[in-house]
Amino acid sequence: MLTGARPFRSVLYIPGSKERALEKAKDLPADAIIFDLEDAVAADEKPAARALLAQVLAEADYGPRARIVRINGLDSDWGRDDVATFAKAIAAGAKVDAILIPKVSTPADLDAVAALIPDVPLWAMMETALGMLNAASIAAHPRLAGMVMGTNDLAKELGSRFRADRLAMQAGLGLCLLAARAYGLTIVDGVYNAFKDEAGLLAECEQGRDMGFDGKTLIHPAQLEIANIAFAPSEAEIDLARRQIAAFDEAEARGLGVAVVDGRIVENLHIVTARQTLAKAEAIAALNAS
Ligand SMILES: CC(C)(COP(=O)(O)OP(=O)(O)OC[C@H]1O[C@@H](n2cnc3c(N)ncnc32)[C@H](O)[C@@H]1OP(=O)(O)O)[C@@H](O)C(=O)NCCC(=O)NCCSC(=O)C[C@H](O)C(=O)O
Ligand SMILES: [Mg+2]
Repeated sequence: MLTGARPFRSVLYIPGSKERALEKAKDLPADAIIFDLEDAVAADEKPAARALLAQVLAEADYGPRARIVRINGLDSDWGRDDVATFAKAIAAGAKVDAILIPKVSTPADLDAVAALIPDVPLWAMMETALGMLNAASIAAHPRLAGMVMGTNDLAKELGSRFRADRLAMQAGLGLCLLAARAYGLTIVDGVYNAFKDEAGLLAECEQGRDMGFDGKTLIHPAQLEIANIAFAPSEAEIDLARRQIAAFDEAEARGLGVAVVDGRIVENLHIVTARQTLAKAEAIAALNAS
């Protein structure tokens, strides 16, 4: 099961057809892996990739990394076989933490997969214009545990152009983030396509972190470290959280409801955030130690 405390700073896509990359990922510092059967796999390779992935997830040890399988849509030639294969594999003991459904536009898209594959949490690719408009009702689905932004498909639907500030993406990113937070879901930002551009990736990670995303989806191992750092609490944030908690405890002991730290007020609600920061730092430390 995927729990709320689990870090999702770095979520690496691996094409289900690439045996070498599937092997390499066992040692990569990714918080989660999306084993992809959809857009990263060519049509004529899909049946072989599905069989390979089912076998790999039945046998391989990916340690603490969350294992998420992205299936093809049920409206494609491959989606139903993907679902049937993984329903069987999971029942037989394959370790799959979630099934990721592409191009979710309505809650009915989730119902259709939920009816075919019991027990495993579902995640939704949020990447259609209709999906953005229905984000709240999608997030409310009882089987949904996470959302992944599909900014490439969204840009395609919108007809928008890439800009470093992601102006065209802001409405969709914001709607999905609101929906995910309203229903207590994990939500991970979209990919940065220029995988050799470290400065561009860092800027996009920081924007996503500032907005409130839990992490970023990635396409290449070289992107992992940047996302892991950007989405982890910094030393300064951890230090501030500790000082806020200490100052507020002291204020409360004196019968006050407000403390001041670094010239800013600290109230009960800031302590909730401070405790979340420390909990996230501890979860990351535990992950690194495992
Ligand atoms: C982008 C790539 C095609 C680049 O591949 P390549 O040229 O082979 O890279 P390198 O030679 O630099 O690779 C170095 C080593 O790293 C391994 N590798 C590469 N990529 C991965 C990976 N994703 N996971 C694990 N390991 C990886 C190589 O095997 C090399 O290993 P070694 O032999 O030991 O040196 C390629 O990175 C790639 O295919 N990336 C994934 C692309 C993908 O998954 N795309 C689909 C998801 S994005 C999407 O669909 C988003 C969404 O839906 C939307 O709409 O936005
Ligand atoms: Mg997509």
